[in-house]
Amino acid sequence: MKEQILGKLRNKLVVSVQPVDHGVLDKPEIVALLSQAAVNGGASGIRIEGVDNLLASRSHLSVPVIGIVKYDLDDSPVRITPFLEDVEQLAKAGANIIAFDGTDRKRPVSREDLVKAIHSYGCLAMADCSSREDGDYCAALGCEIIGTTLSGYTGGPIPEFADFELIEYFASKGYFVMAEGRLNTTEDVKKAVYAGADCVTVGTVLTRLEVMTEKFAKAASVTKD
Ligand SMILES: CC(=O)N[C@H](C=O)[C@@H](O)[C@H](O)[C@H](O)COP(=O)(O)O
Repeated sequence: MKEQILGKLRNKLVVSVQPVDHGVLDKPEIVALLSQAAVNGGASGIRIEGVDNLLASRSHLSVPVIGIVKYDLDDSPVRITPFLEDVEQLAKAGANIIAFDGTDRKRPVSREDLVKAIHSYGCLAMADCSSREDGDYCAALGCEIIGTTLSGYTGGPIPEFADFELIEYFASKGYFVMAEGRLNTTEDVKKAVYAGADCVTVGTVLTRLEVMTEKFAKAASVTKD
């Protein structure tokens, strides 16, 4: 099962379908349609946030689905799948892979317990990492996928470019590497693959229409002199 799912993702694209929070596209039926459109365009996997979004989408998708649930907690900076209840609900809603925050930060549930729970439902565990240490730790816990998702998002200004060095490092360790985060062009995607990524996830440029439109709108209103 594990090899079958990883095989479907190897050298392929995952599209993260996470519309802007509370935007007009932030609705389960829209997430389902965007996910199908992404698959029709060649996505080999879909990353979906939220159990309702996953429930609305799953039956329309024949590709592996990565499920997450995001929170803004008062007492922890961890946002991605911090709780065991969500692991259960994501698994029951049909996620093949469950991603969680793999960083070493104050958190309600340990990384060990999350990985155990994910595996107990027969799902693959993907660790969204910010550093080499996160990846090494989560790989040792048995996570099947090590992602660069949180590099640049644990403090300080968000870098302009993706963390290709972290992709290279994870690849050098033999992990199944998901390159994710700030891969905004087809050239970025190729660079990630050349750096050793086994699979690449692209989100914002494909599925956050407001964010991308704002950039183009700004470009259009540039002054000519
Ligand atoms: C840091 C964080 O919370 N990342 C999230 C993880 O689910 C999403 O907001 C990103 O859109 C996703 O990782 C894809 O990345 P990008 O949108 O840059 O292609």
